[in-house]
Amino acid sequence: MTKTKITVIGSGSWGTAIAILLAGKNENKVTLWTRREDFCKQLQNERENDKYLPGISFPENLSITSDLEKAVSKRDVLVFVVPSHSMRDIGSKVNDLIDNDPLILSASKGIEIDTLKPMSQVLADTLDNYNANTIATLSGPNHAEEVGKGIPSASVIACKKKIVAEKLQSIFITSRFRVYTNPDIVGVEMGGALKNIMALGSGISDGIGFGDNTKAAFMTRGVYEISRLGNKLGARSMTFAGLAGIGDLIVTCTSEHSRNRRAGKMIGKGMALEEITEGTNMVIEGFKTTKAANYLAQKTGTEMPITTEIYNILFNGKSPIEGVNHLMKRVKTDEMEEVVDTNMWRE
Ligand SMILES: NC(=O)C1=CN([C@@H]2O[C@H](COP(=O)(O)OP(=O)(O)OC[C@H]3O[C@@H](n4cnc5c(N)ncnc54)[C@H](O)[C@@H]3O)[C@@H](O)[C@H]2O)C=CC1
Ligand SMILES: O=C(CO)COP(=O)(O)O
Repeated sequence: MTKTKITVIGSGSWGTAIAILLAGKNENKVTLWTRREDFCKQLQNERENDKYLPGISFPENLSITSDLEKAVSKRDVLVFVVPSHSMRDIGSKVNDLIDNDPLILSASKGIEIDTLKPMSQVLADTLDNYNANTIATLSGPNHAEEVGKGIPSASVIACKKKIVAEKLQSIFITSRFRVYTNPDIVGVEMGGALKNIMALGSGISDGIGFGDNTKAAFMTRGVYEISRLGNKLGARSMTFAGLAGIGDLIVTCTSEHSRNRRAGKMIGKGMALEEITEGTNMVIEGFKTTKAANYLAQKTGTEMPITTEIYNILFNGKSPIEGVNHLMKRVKTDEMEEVVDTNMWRE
C-alpha cells in the first residue's frame, strides 16, 4: 500500500496533536517539522513533546525533522500550524522548496494584522502554484490536549474546491476525530479567529468574579457579533451556528485548556497584557486578532461593541470593569437589530 506522505509544519501543541492524530492511521506516513535543531533532537530522543503537549507518546509512524527542505520534498499533504504572525514567513520559505503538488491545509486560527487576511489567503499569497480556492483550512472545537489523547472530537475542513476538502476529510477522519466539509472557508476561518476575542471576554468576566449569566451573554452576543462581521466579508450565517462557529466559541469560552480564556481571566484580575505574554511560551492569538478585528470593523463599518471594549481594555488602558459596564449601559436595542423582521411586531 502506498502511504500518504504528510508533513505538519509547526510543533507547538496543536501541530503535535495533529501529527499524532494523523500518524495513528496506518495509511499515513507523517513528519513533524520543528524550527530548532536542539528541540528536534529532544523530540526524537524522548518521543514526546514535553514542552507543549506533555504525557502523550508519539506513534512509531511519526518522524521529526528540523530540515525544512526534507520536510517539504515529495509530500502529498502539507499542514501549516504555526502562529498566525509567522505564517507569511514560513509560507514563503516553503514555496521555494515545494517540488510536487501537495494539498495545502492551514490549521492556525488568526488574522494577519498588516493585510487583515485570514491564514488561507496569506498562504495563497506566498505559494506560487496555489490560490484562495485551492487552499483548505481545518477549524473547530479542538483543544490539542484532548485531540492528542484521542478524546472524541469533531471539526470542519473548508475549501472552495470540493475535491480538495473531501480528500483532506478522508485523510483526517478517524473514529475519534469526526470531520465535516464546508465550502464557506471565509466563515470557518473567521469563526475560528474571532471566537478568541470572545474567549478573552469570558475570561475577563471570570477574572472579575462575575457569573455564568455574564459568560452566556458574552458567548451569545459574541456569536452575533462574529456573524455580523463574517457576513460583511461574504460568510454564510449558518456556518456560525456550526462547529467552527458556536462550537469553537463554546469550547474556548469555557475550557480550562484555553489559553485565550486563561489570559482573559488574568486581565480580569488586573494583570497587564505584557506581563501575560512574557510569562508564557504559548501563543495567545486573541490579542492580535482583537487588533485585526477592530481594524476590520472600522474598515467595513461593522458595529462590534464587544470587540471594541476588549480592544480598549487590552490596548487603551480601560479597566475590565469599566469595559463591562460600558457594554451593559449601551443604548437600548432589539436583539436581532438590523435583521429584525419589523412585520413581527403587533400594536
Ligand atoms: N493549542 C490548541 O489547542 C489549538 C491551537 N490552534 C491554533 O494553532 C496555531 C498554533 O498554535 P499552537 O500549536 O497551540 O502553539 P503553541 O502555543 O502550543 O506553541 C507555539 C509554537 O509556535 C512556534 N513559534 C513561535 N514563533 C514562531 C515563528 N516565528 N515561526 C515558527 N514557529 C514559531 C513555537 O516554537 C511553538 O512551536 C495557533 O494559530 C492556534 O490558534 C488551533 C486549534 C487548537
Ligand atoms: O482554538 C482552540 C480550541 O479550539 C484553542 O484555543 P486557545 O488558543 O484559547 O487555547
